[in-house]
Amino acid sequence: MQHTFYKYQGTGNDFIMVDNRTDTFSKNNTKLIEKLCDRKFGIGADGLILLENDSDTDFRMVYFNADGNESSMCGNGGRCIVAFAKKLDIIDDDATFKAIDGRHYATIDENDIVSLQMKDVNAVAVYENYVFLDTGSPHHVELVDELETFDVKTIGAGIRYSGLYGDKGSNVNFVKQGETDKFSVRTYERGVEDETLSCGTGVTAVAIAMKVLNKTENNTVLLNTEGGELEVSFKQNNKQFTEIYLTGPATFVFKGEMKW
Ligand SMILES: N[C@@H](CCC[C@H](N)C(=O)O)C(=O)O
Repeated sequence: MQHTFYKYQGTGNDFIMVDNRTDTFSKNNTKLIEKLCDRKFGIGADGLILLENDSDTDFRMVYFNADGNESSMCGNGGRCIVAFAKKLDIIDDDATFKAIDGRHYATIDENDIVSLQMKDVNAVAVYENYVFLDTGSPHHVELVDELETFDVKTIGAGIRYSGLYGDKGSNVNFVKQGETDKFSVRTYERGVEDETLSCGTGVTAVAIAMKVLNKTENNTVLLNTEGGELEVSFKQNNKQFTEIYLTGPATFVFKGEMKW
């Protein structure tokens, strides 16, 4: 079998994108997807995303983590699939699409800056040392003092597998405040089982958590990741967050043919 693929990255969170409107990609083949995402034996990526037909939106997004398993929402992947849909001439400067967590709306400008509406957040659990919330994917958020030298992989894996989050696990974000409305974030991603350069649902969770913790008064927050800067804006009514937008660049890297 053979299929064309496109490689995209959103602030360093990288994805193999496949136009599967023909329904010809072997999406139940976990081993194949894991191998395609492998950085030594495959193309290399944090995840693989299928663009499929949908009856009442522009397209459907199906997201797989680098371990080959279908997972919950990917914010950076959601931004990249909008740029991909534009490249394929499916959309012009805005889109509606379905993902595993529901319907999304997005806009894209002439510089491929994508603003993606994320699902509403109605529950934020605040504990003594951390916050937990679901922004389409589950996220543990913890403030740390020394973010630059922090062992994200070891400590992130420890929290992910600690039993706090059961078999499902969680993504784990470590945060340090810079200026008032600016935070640096490093994320351990479930399903990649490593630190990634950026996580879209992760920075969305961090922005909301920092607002709930009164670390910022603003409803627009800048998030500095290892792979670049993202912006998150929202409307707030106590612990209810609506009109949440994740904004940043989505970049085409290369195109190729895969065979299996
Ligand atoms: N990189 C993503 C998050 C992808 C899903 C996550 N690994 C999970 O399984 O929960 C993002 O940009 O949001």
